[in-house]
Amino acid sequence: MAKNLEQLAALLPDAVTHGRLDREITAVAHDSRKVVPGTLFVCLAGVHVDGHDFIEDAIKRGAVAVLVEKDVTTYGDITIMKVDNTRAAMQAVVPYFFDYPGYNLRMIGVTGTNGKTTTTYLIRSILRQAGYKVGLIGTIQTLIDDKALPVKNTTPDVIELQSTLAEMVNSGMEYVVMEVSSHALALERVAGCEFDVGVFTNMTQDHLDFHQTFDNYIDAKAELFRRLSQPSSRKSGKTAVINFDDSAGEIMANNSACSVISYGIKCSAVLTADSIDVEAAGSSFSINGVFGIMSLKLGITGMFNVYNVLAAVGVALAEKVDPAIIKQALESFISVPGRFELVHAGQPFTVIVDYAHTPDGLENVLKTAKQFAKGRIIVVFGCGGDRDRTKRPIMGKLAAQYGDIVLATSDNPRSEDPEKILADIEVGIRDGLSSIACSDKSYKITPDRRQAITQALQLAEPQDVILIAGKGHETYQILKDRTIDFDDRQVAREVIREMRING
Ligand SMILES: CC(=O)N[C@H]1[C@@H](OP(=O)(O)OP(=O)(O)OC[C@H]2O[C@@H](n3ccc(=O)[nH]c3=O)[C@H](O)[C@@H]2O)O[C@H](CO)[C@@H](O)[C@@H]1O[C@H](C)C(=O)N[C@@H](C)C(=O)N[C@H](CCC(=O)O)C(=O)O
Ligand SMILES: Nc1ncnc2c1ncn2[C@@H]1O[C@H](COP(=O)(O)OP(=O)(O)OP(=O)(O)O)[C@@H](O)[C@H]1O
Ligand SMILES: N[C@H](CCC[C@H](N)C(=O)O)C(=O)O
Ligand SMILES: [Mg+2]
Repeated sequence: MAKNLEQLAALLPDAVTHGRLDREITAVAHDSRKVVPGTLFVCLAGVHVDGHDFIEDAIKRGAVAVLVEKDVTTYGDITIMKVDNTRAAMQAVVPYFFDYPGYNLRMIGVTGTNGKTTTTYLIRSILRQAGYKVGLIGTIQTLIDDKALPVKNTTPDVIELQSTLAEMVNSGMEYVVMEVSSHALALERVAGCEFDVGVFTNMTQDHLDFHQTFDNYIDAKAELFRRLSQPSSRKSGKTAVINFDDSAGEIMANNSACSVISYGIKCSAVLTADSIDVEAAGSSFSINGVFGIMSLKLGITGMFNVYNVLAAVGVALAEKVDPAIIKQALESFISVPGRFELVHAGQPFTVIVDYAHTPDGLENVLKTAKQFAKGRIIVVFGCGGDRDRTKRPIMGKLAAQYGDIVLATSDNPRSEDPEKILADIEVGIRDGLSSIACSDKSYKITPDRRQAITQALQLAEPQDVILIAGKGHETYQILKDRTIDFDDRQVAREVIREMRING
């Protein structure tokens, strides 16, 4: 991949250039640590540091041109291009640099507070069953066919996203199914992408630290549907697949100037589900649609997964996949790592590891556990540091309302003091307990997550259900000064094993 700097400059009419434009650019980077010889280095003013402070570092590593929005000194032969807004400039330049790979793929974008990862995995499995070559981008990993690549964000920044899409095109992918986070929409990480299908799962509280208000958060998600309707569209046949049981569904539909496939359980919609039976190890239900009735017996469970399946079926119908293939794919779908994942280590009680890290996610998963639990519910959970603080007491209250024993612990405290996060959660737990008369429920605050999981396992009796929520597939714990290995599933297995050895 290479472009002449002159070609890139032509995309930036406001650029004031100092130095040569007749030079070859072989890479674009906004992180000096990723600069290789021939790079155009883009300086972004970040939340923590300012990219303009890394120009020398970038030049040492081989940058030949620098895009800035502040006045900087000159550096020998290096070309300096000054624009009003480097982030906007990067969004114009990068998709062009990679030859707009999104135009050569069918792009499915999934947005919503919860269910994005699960829904993308379901869609991927249906499209693969239909014989397509499919890439996936999201919270857990990037997949190019079966090749897995690590990720930092749910939706990568514009450089990583465009280069990944280019790799997908080069590897023969026909589809990309990707999670589109509200951060990505607000920060334009998806610049240069043209989605064929947009999916809205749901809208509940999260990320208020970033968006400030719920209305801003809704509006960020609505951007995916506005993008589907852009007049400059190079693709045709766009579809919005929208959960109409969610009150924000209407807003998404109003922003979609394309065909809409609605879905829901309570509302009247194009796709609905009934005869729902939810068990620990799976679920069964029927979907009603233009094809008639599709009866399903699935290995995934919970009412929330009925919604995720409806969303995936909506996408498959938009993409004209045969209903028989949809059914086959769904019935052979095993699970998504860390989503309602059962830990089997020979114990006489149920252990579930789940990624619920929002009030709605936690409530849904607790409701599901309660639906089939024959014993008590023991819930181990925490809330992330440097994230929406207002969700902490709400999650504490929900844990106390649905759980019999609540063990509050740490979940990626990041730069925050774990005890302070737990104090915010405890306010909600107390509130929840005081609203229940004659409660024999109890709670404990244990900052060390391994210790909290151990306590839960030691307290468990046959028939109880332990829910370890918040980290799901994560294999680490982010502390103030370091990141340590930590996997809820592995810790639970290890502790159960130790308990059996020690009698
Ligand atoms: C708030 C936010 O989105 N922050 C993103 C932002 O970081 P930042 O503004 O803090 O960047 P910074 O560290 O201050 O650095 C500023 C600039 O200096 C550069 N730099 C920095 C150091 C250096 O040595 N050299 C150098 O050039 C950086 O590359 C950057 O260009 O730019 C980074 C690079 O693109 C992102 O990785 C980072 O996401 C962080 C990791 C993050 O946690 N984001 C979360 C909140 C997020 O985006 N979450 C969503 C939603 C999750 C979900 O609900 O599913 C997601 O899509 O992941
Ligand atoms: N449709 C849904 N509605 C509500 N809760 C859900 C739904 N699907 C999954 N959940 C719950 O939310 C958790 C996260 O699910 P998933 O990873 O699919 O969501 P996500 O939107 O990708 O999350 P993230 O924003 O962190 O990427 C699950 O572990 C489950 O507890
Ligand atoms: N995508 C979410 C994931 C949260 C997962 C939880 N384990 C945490 O660290 O808060 C976020 O970055 O807010
Ligand atoms: Mg996700």
